[in-house]
Amino acid sequence: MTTPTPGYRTVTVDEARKADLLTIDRWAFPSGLPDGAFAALPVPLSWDRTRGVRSGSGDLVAVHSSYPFQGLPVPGGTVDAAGLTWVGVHPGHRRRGILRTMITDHLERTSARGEAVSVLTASEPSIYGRFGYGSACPALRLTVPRGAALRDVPGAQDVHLEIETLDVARHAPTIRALHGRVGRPGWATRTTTALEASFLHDSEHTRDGHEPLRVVTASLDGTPTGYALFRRRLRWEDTAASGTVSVVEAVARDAATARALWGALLDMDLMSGTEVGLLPVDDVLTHLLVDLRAAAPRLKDHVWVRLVDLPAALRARRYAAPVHVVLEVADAMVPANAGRWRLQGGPDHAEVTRTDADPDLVLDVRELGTVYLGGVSTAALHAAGLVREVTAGAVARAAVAFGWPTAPGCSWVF
Ligand SMILES: CC(=O)SCCNC(=O)CCNC(=O)[C@H](O)C(C)(C)COP(=O)(O)OP(=O)(O)OC[C@H]1O[C@@H](n2cnc3c(N)ncnc32)[C@H](O)[C@@H]1OP(=O)(O)O
Repeated sequence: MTTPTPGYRTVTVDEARKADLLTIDRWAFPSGLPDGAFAALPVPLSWDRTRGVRSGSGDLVAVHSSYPFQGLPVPGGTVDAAGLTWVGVHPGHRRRGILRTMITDHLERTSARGEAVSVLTASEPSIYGRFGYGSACPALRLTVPRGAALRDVPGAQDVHLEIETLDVARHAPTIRALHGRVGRPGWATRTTTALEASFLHDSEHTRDGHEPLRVVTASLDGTPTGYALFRRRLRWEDTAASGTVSVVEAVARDAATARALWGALLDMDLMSGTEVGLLPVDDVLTHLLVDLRAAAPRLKDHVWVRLVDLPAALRARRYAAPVHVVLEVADAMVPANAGRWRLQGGPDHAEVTRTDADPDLVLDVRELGTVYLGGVSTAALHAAGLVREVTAGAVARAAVAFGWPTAPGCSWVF
């Protein structure tokens, strides 16, 4: 059971308490939005997964929620996950252990729902490692100069593009279908109507000088094959126009579509460049660009993973090569995860059982979260002193098995 921070109590927050929740959210994430505009934004939360903390005087002082990410793609399979979100503590109550109380509450409820994994995108990277979350899915940001050369892809000229203002009623089904079939490890989809509505909502108050949300849709012989959501911002310099295209999300079913979409996004009139964030490190754009260096690639942490039910989580994924390894895992927050586990797996099966056998590798649950999506090598964590090798060769074998041909990715911040 959650040990509450002295003087505070954990409570459920239902929709009737929406105004209190929004007040805490505004304290936690200050913005210059007018109150009315803020209140009018769609709230993407699932109320039965929304919790808070009240002070002794009864005021709501902290909130957190989670999204139901059923069927989150992981290497070779899927796992039911909770997407921790909307974490906020009123500044007058911070650093008293309220976040720790909320994370304990979140992990208990995630486990009770049978969700084996918790995932999040962090406001600050230094917060969540202490709670057993590992940085599992980095993202690449590019600033591509206008007209940057792209390599040719056969068939790209046959892809038909339409450039329009986003019309949610008309475009959402196509976006949902194409986004949902990506299947990359870590690729969370908008699993509820509220979440999708919030993601596609275009408020004039949150545009920050950009135009309304636009969409390029791609099709081949009438079948949708990709889309990109984007907005432009025009700036006039002394000698020329210097606008920016900001790509919100781009999805392509095949290489020809990707080539056609990027060809359009990187060469728009009056723009000096295109900003693209949250790309997987192996995104096709990094290979299509003739001069990647000119796009100033920057890497940052993106999706963090926390194993809540260790055996269920390790069973839910597949392994790139046959692996038989005993892991000794430390977990300060979820004692059921701690101890020795025998993992026997491969490309088409995975068994995880408790064992008393000597360990081959010793690591914290945080490091297991880091390698879970196949994007970070066990060998890299060993080199950094974060995984201890007891049996010679175990690190290399685990690194190959936990790796995956497709890098993890997630196209949005949740
Ligand atoms: C998934 C998401 O929703 S990400 C969004 C997170 N929310 C925000 O960034 C909004 C602004 N910040 C806040 O609301 C709060 O400061 C929070 C939620 C980040 C932290 O809440 P608090 O109640 O102050 O945290 P709490 O007192 O439980 O601290 C727990 C530990 O985390 C550490 N910690 C808390 N916040 C931070 C931070 N921003 N950076 C580094 N360490 C932090 C504390 O020092 C403490 O460390 P310890 O265990 O070694 O003693």
